[in-house]
Amino acid sequence: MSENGTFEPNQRSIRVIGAPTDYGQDRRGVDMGPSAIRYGGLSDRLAEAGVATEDAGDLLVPRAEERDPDYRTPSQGKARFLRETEDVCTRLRGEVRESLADGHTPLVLGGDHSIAIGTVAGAAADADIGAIWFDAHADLNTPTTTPSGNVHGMPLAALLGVDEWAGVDWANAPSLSRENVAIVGLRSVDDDERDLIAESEISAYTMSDIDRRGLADVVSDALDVATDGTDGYHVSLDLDWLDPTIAPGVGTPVRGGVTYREAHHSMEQVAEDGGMRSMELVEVNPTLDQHNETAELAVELAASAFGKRIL
Ligand SMILES: NC(=[NH2+])NCCC[C@H](N)C(=O)O
Ligand SMILES: [Mn+2]
Ligand SMILES: [Mn+2]
Repeated sequence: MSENGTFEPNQRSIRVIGAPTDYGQDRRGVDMGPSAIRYGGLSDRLAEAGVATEDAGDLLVPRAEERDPDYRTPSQGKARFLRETEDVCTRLRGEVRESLADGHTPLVLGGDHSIAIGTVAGAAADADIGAIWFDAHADLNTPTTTPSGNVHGMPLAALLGVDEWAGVDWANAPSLSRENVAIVGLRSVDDDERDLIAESEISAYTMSDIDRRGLADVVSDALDVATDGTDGYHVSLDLDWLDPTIAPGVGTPVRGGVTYREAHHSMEQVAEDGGMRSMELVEVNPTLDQHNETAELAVELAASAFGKRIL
């Protein structure tokens, strides 16, 4: 432990990859997430956590003005911008896979949550992984069940190969198996998602579970789920997991989220466990934020997940 309260350099080296998309939802500005997160002090905070970091820059993502807003992939239901999402996720999958092969821990900056399809497909390409999905939402819709047409409500279903997501090659579906997935912090669930959770082995921890048991206990269960028989796990951190009073800069805020300290403690549990193989920070929308506080919070939480400690 060094004098300023952080660990001595740990073994990890991180490769940051920006995925500046807004295809997966309907509020503009979330494509500025990677800039806001870097501007929020990412490299400094990770250095304080004692990890070596390199930044691979952002994937090239065409602007909304260059694309056809009415495009629908006919065979894939109501999902909007699926072709564009496939293009970004296919490239992201390659970047994440290569980072891991090079010995780095990928830290992907969104962008909306649809990019998780690419991140996890890459992380699962050469390993059996679990996933912990810190989110207010289940993200278990399909192009048929989606109430919004927004692909950011579908990535977990895509990765599990639910219904028409089965066999979708750019998701490498299934990249995850249901018994190794834990969703933590649920408080906004659509009817079909509820049915899927009820009939499957997905571990879903709601805010009510957290009220009753405490978040530390829930996260320790989630870690058991994600590590059971796997080579490690992916952490997908949707900033709408947090209460909107402390994370206002998100497109789909839901009241009643986790607190500042609860969130840090969860990330400290992840760091202590040591089995995280990849991480992503998604849904930060600086145009909806207050003085970049949501991006700064994302940065702080990443630092905790990578080993920053108070003492
Ligand atoms: N990653 C997110 N913020 N997802 C929100 C999804 C909201 C809703 N369940 C939908 O499918 O449209
Ligand atoms: Mn969400
Ligand atoms: Mn989400």
